[in-house]
Amino acid sequence: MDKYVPIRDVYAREILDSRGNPTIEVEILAGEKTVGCASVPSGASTGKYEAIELRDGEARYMGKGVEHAADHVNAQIAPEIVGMNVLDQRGLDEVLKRLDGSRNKGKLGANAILGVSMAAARTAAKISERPLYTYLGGVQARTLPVPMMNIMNGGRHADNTIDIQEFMILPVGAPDFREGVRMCAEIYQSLKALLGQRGCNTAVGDEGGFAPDLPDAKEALSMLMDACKMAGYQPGKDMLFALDVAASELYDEKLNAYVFDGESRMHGQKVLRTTDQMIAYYEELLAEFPIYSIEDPLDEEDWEGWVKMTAHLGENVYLVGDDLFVTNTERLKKGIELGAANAILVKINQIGTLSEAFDAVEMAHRAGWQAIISHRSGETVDTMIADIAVAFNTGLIKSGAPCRSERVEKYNRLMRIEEMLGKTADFPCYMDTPVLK
Ligand SMILES: C=C(OP(=O)(O)O)C(=O)O
Ligand SMILES: [Mg+2]
Repeated sequence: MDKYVPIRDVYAREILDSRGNPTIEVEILAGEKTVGCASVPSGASTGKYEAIELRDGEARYMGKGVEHAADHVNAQIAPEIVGMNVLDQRGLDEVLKRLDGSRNKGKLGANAILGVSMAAARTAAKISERPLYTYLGGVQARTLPVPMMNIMNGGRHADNTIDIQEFMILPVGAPDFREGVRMCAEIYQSLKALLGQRGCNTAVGDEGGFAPDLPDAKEALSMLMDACKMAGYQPGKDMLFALDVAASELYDEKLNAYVFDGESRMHGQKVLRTTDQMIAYYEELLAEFPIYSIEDPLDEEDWEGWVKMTAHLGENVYLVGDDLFVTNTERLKKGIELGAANAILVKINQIGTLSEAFDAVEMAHRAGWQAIISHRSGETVDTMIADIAVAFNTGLIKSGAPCRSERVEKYNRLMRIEEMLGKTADFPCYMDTPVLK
């Protein structure tokens, strides 16, 4: 470390997230007068093994837990880190972990800890007079991610009949990020027109995707195919699809099966699928639609099912562990050893510090896996995940639909980064992806 710039003040306050729930924002003053500010997102379909944010359960009403998180920053974290070098991100993150001392960061709160970790990075980047993505990633930070835009919402993110949580589009045929965003936005508008023509609701879910009452996932995917074509793009060539099933939300332990409530309502009979039936169902979907990845296809406890599914389908599709791995390198290591997936979703608030999230990306890349940087369904306008995706060359980002400012801000930030990088910017080509073969 070439420079020592002491942290002089740390302050957290309560603000609102995109669902109207309280969250926290942290400001850090370092050196003479440099202030960095960051805010923390929050999930709805949270994994059982995520780091604990202080607003879960009873603490969720009226920000009670969030006030505690802010108090923890102001009363317990601030005195310990004032005087530390803001340019030593890893050292700071280590101290934050030690101060909490619990396995799941439930003592001080993962939201309190992450807010400080993020704000420190932002202050440090300003002091270094470098954009955040270069401060975090160095000179090799130059890959823009392919956006995985979630344009149809279901599950816990909407009140409609679609049981699968997310239907995403990936502009793999785009020459650069900006063009990719344009293609996705056009398809989003086409989908809206199509839904209108077919008499479906065009209200949106938490992540800005449309939330119509459709009979099942096949119907939703057919709609995406039609919307692509209507916008002038060829599914399977210009565009690929991705699903986030968020299957832990569907799994019923007593029945040892996945319950598709929406599909049951639409078809007038109870639709249940066992693990084997789920795998067979995905195989059918893969045969019919150009699907690049399936996130959380099975329950977060079903390691055996994941191993079976990866052995069976892992050559043809990325199987992404979100609730399964919760950005935790211990769980990821187990998954890599077992062969229980071939990609990880990385959400910084699932683990609580930037350093630990970076470790998860690195571990995945070393195993030859994909890592996808992701927002949460409850977001703020903070754009740090855009810089993180570039810093770690993940080549993929999930940030919702091209509508709702808290989602769009991340895409807009990436367009600005692409401009800053100029000719050195790289945009991955996934045309050789297994589903296209
Ligand atoms: C973004 C997601 O939703 P949430 O933030 O509700 O976990 C997800 O499950 O990938
Ligand atoms: Mg998910």
